[in-house]
Amino acid sequence: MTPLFARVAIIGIGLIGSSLARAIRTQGLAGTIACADANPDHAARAQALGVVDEAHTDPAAAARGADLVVLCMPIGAYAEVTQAIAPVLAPGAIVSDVGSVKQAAIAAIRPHLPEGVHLVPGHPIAGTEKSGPDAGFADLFPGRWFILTPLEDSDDTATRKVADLWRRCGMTVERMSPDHHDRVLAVTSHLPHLIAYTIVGTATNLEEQMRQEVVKYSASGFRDFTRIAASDPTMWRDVFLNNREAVLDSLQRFTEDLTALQRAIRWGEGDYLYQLFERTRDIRRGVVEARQA
Ligand SMILES: NC(=O)C1=CN([C@@H]2O[C@H](COP(=O)(O)OP(=O)(O)OC[C@H]3O[C@@H](n4cnc5c(N)ncnc54)[C@H](O)[C@@H]3O)[C@@H](O)[C@H]2O)C=CC1
Ligand SMILES: O=C(O)C(=O)Cc1ccc(O)cc1
Repeated sequence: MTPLFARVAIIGIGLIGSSLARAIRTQGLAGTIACADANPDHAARAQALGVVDEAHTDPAAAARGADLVVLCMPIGAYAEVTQAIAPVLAPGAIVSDVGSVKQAAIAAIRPHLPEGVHLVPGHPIAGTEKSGPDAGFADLFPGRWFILTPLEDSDDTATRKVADLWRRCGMTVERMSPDHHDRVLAVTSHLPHLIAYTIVGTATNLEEQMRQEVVKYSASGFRDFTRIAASDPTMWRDVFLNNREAVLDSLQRFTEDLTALQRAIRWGEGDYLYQLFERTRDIRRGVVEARQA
């Protein structure tokens, strides 16, 4: 099959960037795969692993001559990187991204793009708590959702090509408005990460203060939270700072529900607890069935 793109530039060759590079290579989707990473060790490692044809520390060196540039860094670096690559982007080139927040991503990229360069933002709903080029793998994407959040004036052909890329990486592509994306992901991804960061912090503080062996004897519930709470601090700092309104809104609702639970425990309202837990168990069954379908 002919490659979809002549030259793809991946900026940020960590977990998602290197997984994308591997999938593009495995599926033969690009003539050349170039990457750039601000961390010279990551750029060198990507080259040594053979997941890219070229590795640079200067994003403009990777983006020069690319027909697709995919930003795969933490969102806080988007504006600076877009400014750096703007002078080398040719008319007709596509700039896309994989960021976990869409409205702020668009606001950081769009003002710096030259006329004639197409912006097609997106988000693969697939990942792990690990980071860096060694953590990536081509099989991260098959069977998972990819959310495309094209702008009202996004070019149709460019949007179709980005959708095709992710489909050929094995993902199911859905479209959403950036605003809707950010509200949905605040509840399904950002709030759970916030809760995990909190609970692991609370438990370890308790351990220090009360000399209890919380971590040593942790049951599986706590262990599951520690996996999520091991997620990359820079990436998640940027997610919370860039999806502030939606995260604060879902956090407000969560706090209200937690207060209701607190009251039910205090007043011995077993029926309330039972009914809630029964409902959430059904939700879990639905989630597992949806993944297996
Ligand atoms: N981790 C996950 O499970 C998922 C992450 N995402 C999104 O993907 C993006 C990347 O996340 P990961 O791959 O997990 O992180 P990562 O930490 O594994 O990789 C990020 C890479 O970007 C590089 N980088 C940082 N600043 C840079 C700059 N100014 N210029 C060039 N390179 C720079 C880092 O050195 C690192 O190699 C984030 O925007 C995140 O929101 C999306 C879906 C899932
Ligand atoms: O590791 C996990 O459980 C995740 O939730 C991975 C993940 C993290 C961030 C995203 O934007 C999408 C997926």
